[in-house]
Amino acid sequence: MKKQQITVLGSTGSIGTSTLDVVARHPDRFEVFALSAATQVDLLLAQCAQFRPRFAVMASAPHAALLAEKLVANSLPTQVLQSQDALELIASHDEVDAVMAAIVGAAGLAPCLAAARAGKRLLLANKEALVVGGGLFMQTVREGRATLLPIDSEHSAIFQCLPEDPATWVQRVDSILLTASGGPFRQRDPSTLAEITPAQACAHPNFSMGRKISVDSATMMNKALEVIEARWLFDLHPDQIKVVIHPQQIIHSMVQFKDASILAQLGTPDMRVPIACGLAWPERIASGASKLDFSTLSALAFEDADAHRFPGLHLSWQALKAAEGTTAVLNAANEVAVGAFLSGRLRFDHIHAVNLATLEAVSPSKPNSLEALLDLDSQARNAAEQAADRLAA
Ligand SMILES: NC(=O)C1=CN([C@@H]2O[C@H](COP(=O)(O)OP(=O)(O)OC[C@H]3O[C@@H](n4cnc5c(N)ncnc54)[C@H](OP(=O)(O)O)[C@@H]3O)[C@@H](O)[C@H]2O)C=CC1
Ligand SMILES: CC(=O)[C@@H](O)[C@H](O)COP(=O)(O)O
Ligand SMILES: [Mn+2]
Repeated sequence: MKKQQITVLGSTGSIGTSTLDVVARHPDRFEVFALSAATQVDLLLAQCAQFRPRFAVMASAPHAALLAEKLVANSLPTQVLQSQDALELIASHDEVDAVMAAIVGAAGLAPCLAAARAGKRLLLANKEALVVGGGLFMQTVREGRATLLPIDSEHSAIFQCLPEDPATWVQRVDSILLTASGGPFRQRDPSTLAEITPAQACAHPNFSMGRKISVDSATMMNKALEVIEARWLFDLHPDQIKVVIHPQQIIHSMVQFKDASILAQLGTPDMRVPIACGLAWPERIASGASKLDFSTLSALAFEDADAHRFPGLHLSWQALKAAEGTTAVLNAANEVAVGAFLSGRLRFDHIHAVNLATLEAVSPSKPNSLEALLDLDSQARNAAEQAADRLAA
């Protein structure tokens, strides 16, 4: 069997390291072609020593210079590249078969589009890219004849439950149910949300993830982004997408069919499962995750999301029904607000206020290119920074 050449964008993050864990279990199937990171030079160096990629990309020149120096000192042959073009190069290189898109935020959009244009197997964890790019992203996948496979656990679950032929979805599928943990504050008194610290917000009940997605889970903006992600991945009307809180995260999501039958995908909460599924699809390979033990499993619970506690969740449906580009504005606002909260500049309960103020301040005008989307993203970031400054004052 020819080994698959893999590029991992964001290899030093939570998804990146889990991906390399799965890859390392299958040296007969996968080889690492390129890795990328932003700040963690020593971790990327260790990954280069273990996986011997041809290229390593760093997001900034000083980090790239430091990595290059350390690679030479360790007699490692990996070539260091730096620049936005470099990410696009390793995502679209002729020798690459599959690209794991695990950069956090809108920064991952351009390399995703490059991989899609080049017809790669695109393993999408970077949900913000789809929230920002929506229609353009899916059009590029179609035109590039790329294979887009969801890595986000809920979307991987939906993908596994749907009939294989997308042409039959319209006749068969009624709706999808995205499950949500409810995050660390599902039962916290809403009047105390102003006091929450970054460490408390990042303490997700079931998954160890990057800080940005952890805060999104705590506000349920993660689920809002996932509603938008599902709309594009599965070509659904926003009203066909429902959210149900399921604190144990054993059921990763469900598809409701026209006859009222429901298919669900279950498993222990471990991202190596959807990652292994995407890497090998349609085959199945060992992921390293533990199996579910039904003899020790406690009850599975379900509840509705409280709109007072989680006011951001409903912005997803509103943004999807508003002018094209509104989801890009929402994403940019949320990235700025979460960054401001994590740096101690903004209160937790003001994240939603920044998102609302930005949606009011910025009216998108049908962005239909990467440049137009990045321009809109930058306008929205400016408006969000101003809103955060006003609230912080
Ligand atoms: N973690 C999870 O379980 C899940 C994550 N996802 C999604 O996957 C994506 C990654 O999440 P996660 O792994 O948790 O995030 P992390 O913060 O753990 O990792 C992010 C990665 O992206 C790199 N990075 C950060 N900013 C930039 C930038 N501006 N340019 C280039 N590279 C950058 C980081 O580099 P460095 O560390 O070197 O600074 C790191 O390698 C997100 O979109 C998230 O929503 C989806 C489902 C589950
Ligand atoms: C693992 C994964 O896919 C994350 O998106 C995680 O599911 C977060 O879950 P909640 O946002 O429901 O807390
Ligand atoms: Mn998810």
